Amino acid sequence: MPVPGTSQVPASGSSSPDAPHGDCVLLKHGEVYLKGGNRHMFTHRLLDNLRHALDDLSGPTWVRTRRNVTVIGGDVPLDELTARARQVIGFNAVEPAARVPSTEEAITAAVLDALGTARAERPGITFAVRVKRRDKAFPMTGTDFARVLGARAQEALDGLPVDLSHPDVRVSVEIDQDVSYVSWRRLPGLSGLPVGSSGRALALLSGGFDSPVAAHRAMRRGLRVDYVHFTGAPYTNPASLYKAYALARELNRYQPGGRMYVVALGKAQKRLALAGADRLQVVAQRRLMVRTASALARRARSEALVTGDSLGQVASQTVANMAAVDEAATLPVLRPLLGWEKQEIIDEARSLGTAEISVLPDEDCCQLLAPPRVTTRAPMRELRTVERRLEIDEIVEELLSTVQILRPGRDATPEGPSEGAADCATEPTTTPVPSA
Ligand SMILES: Nc1ncnc2c1ncn2[C@@H]1O[C@H](COP(=O)(O)OP(=O)(O)OP(=O)(O)O)[C@@H](O)[C@H]1O
Repeated sequence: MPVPGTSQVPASGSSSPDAPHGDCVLLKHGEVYLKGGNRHMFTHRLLDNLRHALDDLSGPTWVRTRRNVTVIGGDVPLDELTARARQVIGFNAVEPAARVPSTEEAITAAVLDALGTARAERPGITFAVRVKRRDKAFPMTGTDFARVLGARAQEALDGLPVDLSHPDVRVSVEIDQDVSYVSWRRLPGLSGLPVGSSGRALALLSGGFDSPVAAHRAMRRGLRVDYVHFTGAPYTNPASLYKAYALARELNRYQPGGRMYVVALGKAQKRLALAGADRLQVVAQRRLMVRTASALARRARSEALVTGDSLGQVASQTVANMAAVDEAATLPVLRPLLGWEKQEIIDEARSLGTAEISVLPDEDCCQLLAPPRVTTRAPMRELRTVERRLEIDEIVEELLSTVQILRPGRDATPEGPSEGAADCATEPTTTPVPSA
């Protein structure tokens, strides 16, 4: 019998959910299961996202759900199936498992097989067996059967030591009517709410560490995220755009493909500087960004903006400056990282796979024309005066008329940023921005 989690070959006999045995992956529903009367809506969204995530794997797959557990399988290597399921937001745990008939003999054989493999991988392990009996017709209680299985494993595996409190390996047996599941590896899933269950948002995506993490956190609270990136074009090179594109592509591994809007802000930045923005330049630019982003978001039926601000991280991220930025937005500005420390953000960026991209050098538009000292308390009256001099609404209209839309694809395997950059340089799928 193939061993869960170690197979590099297609899962044998698992091409149908009705086959009596084979490999599969158990997905434990997270927060969705705590929902009340509208739980079915969340579950529906979760399963839709799961199917979308599985649809470009190398072979056919199947999905079956019972209560708070979804089981997936197919003619796909188990590792591939497991890795893909772990990118779907909304499952607490992901467990590669062996699917066997619900008989004492078949379950015992699977447990011995699992423990044999675990011991071969890590000699000297302790173990425990936990049995959940969903089919009450099974002739033993869960506790009794766990004892029997433990004793048989000790007998067959030279007295392998049991540790019920802190075992190195916990074999989990779930007994259903016809089929039972035996697993011994419980991998953390991306808990949270299914993408799309909270609506849509537009994330302001720079090439830095923070905004990709913020966008991902927004996804984990159920928002489906599109992205907008502002470049300093025509005064900066396209490095920041390449990075933002590669970041968006990485982030789209966690949701059905979000679009990326690209806005060339350079000329408008220069006009702000010429209008005397001076120490207000950075906040004035940020206000222009959220004005433009709000208009774009409304056209795309998004209900909020998302930024990577963290309180006090830099001068432009004080409460006063955030308030000045919010005043220019016509949609709520969500800041999922407000209370995060930089190191926490970087650690999360590493685990998401965005850190290697963010660390690359670029010419971010915010550095263009940045004054030597940025005010920590931009006065609203002065900001408004500068904006009036410029007819700011006309500038927003001009920016909107030149927006490009890119569609960063979801990839089965993460690719390096340079490949993202190469793709972006020849990106053929630009579309005119939809009108209001
Ligand atoms: N060029 C840009 N395009 C889109 N959004 C941007 C851009 N520059 C900044 N932002 C938005 O403003 C937020 C604050 O940017 P700022 O440069 O002050 O901070 P940061 O700590 O460098 O953020 P990040 O690491 O996300 O670049 C970013 O997290 C992002 O949401």
